[in-house]
Amino acid sequence: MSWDPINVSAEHPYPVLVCHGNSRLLPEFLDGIDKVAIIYAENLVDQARQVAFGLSQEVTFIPVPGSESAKTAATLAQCWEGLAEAGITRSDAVIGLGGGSTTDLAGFAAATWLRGVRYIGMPTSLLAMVDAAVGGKTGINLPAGKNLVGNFFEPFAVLCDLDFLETLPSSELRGGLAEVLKAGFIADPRILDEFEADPVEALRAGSDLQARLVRLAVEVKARVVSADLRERTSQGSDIGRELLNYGHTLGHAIERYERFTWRHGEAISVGMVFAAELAHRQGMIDDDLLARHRRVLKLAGLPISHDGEWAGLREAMNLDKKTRGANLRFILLTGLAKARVCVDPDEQLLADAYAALVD
Ligand SMILES: NC(=O)c1ccc[n+]([C@@H]2O[C@H](COP(=O)([O-])OP(=O)(O)OC[C@H]3O[C@@H](n4cnc5c(N)ncnc54)[C@H](O)[C@@H]3O)[C@@H](O)[C@H]2O)c1
Ligand SMILES: O=C(O)C(=O)C[C@@H](O)[C@H](O)[C@H](O)COP(=O)(O)O
Ligand SMILES: [Zn+2]
Repeated sequence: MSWDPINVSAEHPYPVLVCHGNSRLLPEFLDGIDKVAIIYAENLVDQARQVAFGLSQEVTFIPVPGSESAKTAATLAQCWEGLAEAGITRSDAVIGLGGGSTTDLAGFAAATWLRGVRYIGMPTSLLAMVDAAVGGKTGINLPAGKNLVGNFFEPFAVLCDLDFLETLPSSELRGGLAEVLKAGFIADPRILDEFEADPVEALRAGSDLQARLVRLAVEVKARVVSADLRERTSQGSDIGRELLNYGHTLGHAIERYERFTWRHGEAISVGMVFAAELAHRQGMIDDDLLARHRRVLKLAGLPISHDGEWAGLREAMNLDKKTRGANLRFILLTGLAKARVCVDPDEQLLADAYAALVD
């Protein structure tokens, strides 16, 4: 296990620490800070107390619902009220402690409070460690769609304490694996090889293999966002941060279609199979890579099919953030760890690719 930080070198460079027990290092990132507000998932009260223990600063706890339902304007307003009551000023800090829903919300609260105060991400789910808490995308949902309101706001530091994963339910761990495996398909095939070699060990909390996969996935995310923090519009195979959106065009539409009752990772799993179908049908990837998507995601216990009303899903995709005007954009593979942007694919191709997902 390595204590070496993974550095994100975007506008304001910051370290991401990935190892067991690093939440104990929190005081090092609070030098010169007077007060701390911990916005935490309400089911993680023990973890919030543990994090606050030993801090020399005055601490205010702000509990929020511990799931996707927290990513609303109403909960964001409650966070602002909490920060006001605590008297958080520009010499203070906000900590986001929880899964990706909590870190997305807490990061946005920190970004908008006084136009931005120091923010430290303390992800507790696999998904938040490998993806949500790294890279500075923050935000909330609207009934109209996922993450429609938000901004890019870089944390001061991210502490991925692998000890937190010990209490994470296995269903949530599987959701996080979807983003880990995404990193394997788009950038680092070692992730897929090592996962396939021992999926049981990869799912076992505390295993060395799990720690290694987290590290490899964070390295992918850090590399991509360091090169393109603000998600420029990619062209062809010249791809920036949009690469990380692999599987998300349909994935986000499924989340909205299912009224946010599906885990993010589950929806992205289906979205990646859809993207692989789209690529395969255009001759961009071979049979093996298409089959590998289904095999690997199934091994992780993730869904690979969806049976919805196509017109509704198609409509939901229009509000994807990659859309430009009426042009839908998909990140598609042209091989393992090779991708390009596909703009406005044929409508029949889209419908056929979706039909291939129905069991
Ligand atoms: N900002 C980004 O770049 C980015 C990237 C990927 C995903 N996301 C967002 O992340 C969210 C999904 O995150 P998630 O999968 O972590 O779900 P989540 O935050 O909804 O958490 C799922 C459940 O696990 C619980 N939990 C978290 N850590 C735990 C622990 N250590 N022990 C016990 N329970 C724990 C949570 O309280 C919650 O009940 C989505 O909203 C997605 O859009 C954002
Ligand atoms: O960090 C990114 O960029 C990503 O696209 C990572 C995704 O896994 C993540 O779900 C992100 O929140 C999606 O961003 P959005 O801009 O499509 O809402
Ligand atoms: Zn995602």
